[in-house]
Amino acid sequence: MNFDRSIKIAPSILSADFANFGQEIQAIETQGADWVHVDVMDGHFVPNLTFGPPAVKAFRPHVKTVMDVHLMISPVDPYIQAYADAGADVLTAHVEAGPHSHRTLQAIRATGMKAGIALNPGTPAEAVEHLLDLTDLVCVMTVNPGFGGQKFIDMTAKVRRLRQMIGDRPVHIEIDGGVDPSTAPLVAAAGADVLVAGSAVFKGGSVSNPSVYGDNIRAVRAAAEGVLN
Ligand SMILES: O=C(CO)[C@@H](O)[C@H](O)COP(=O)(O)O
Ligand SMILES: [Fe+2]
Repeated sequence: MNFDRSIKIAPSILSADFANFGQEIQAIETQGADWVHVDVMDGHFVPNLTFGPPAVKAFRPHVKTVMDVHLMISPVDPYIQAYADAGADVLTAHVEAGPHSHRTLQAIRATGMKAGIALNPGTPAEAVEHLLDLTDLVCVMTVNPGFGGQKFIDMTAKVRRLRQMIGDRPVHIEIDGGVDPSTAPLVAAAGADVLVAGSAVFKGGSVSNPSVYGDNIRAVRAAAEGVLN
């Protein structure tokens, strides 16, 4: 996985058909997804429950691009090796998930995975300033985590501030929550390069009508790229 600042669309399979993940992953990748975003929720850090390591391991052979695993769990450290063994490429923990994010990022990188740090809407950019040398990706939440299909919360100023702090480090800025063709230009212009989109990609499509996923992915990508030079 080489560093690349171009716009990448990462559909969240939280909005996929839960009875059919293999085909759903294949459909979004065939239709132009750059990464596949997997939302892990524990019913404790967030008020919802989704997947654990065995499910992530089952997704692995279907993902030909990048498996981007977003952990909305606390604690994180006891589970890092399990997600490495399950085949995650990028593992992102929340800075709010515990007092030792520095140690968590070191532990993620020690497994060979890329390390991400996520910030809730109420958390300032400065919370990750001293973690940037240990981080491959900063995930700016534009909804309060826990559910797909929520309304975008404007975090544009935070994204600009982070891009400034990151400087010339090879660190992605990912946006997660409420990304669609109307909100993607705001965050792309502010310096984000990975756009997670769940409902905006899956709406109206299915594995038997996958071209809708392609149309939806192209619409988000075109809107984001439209504001870059
Ligand atoms: O992490 C989360 C929610 O907690 C996200 O990844 C959502 O799954 C994105 O869904 P949409 O807001 O795009 O529908
Ligand atoms: Fe997510």
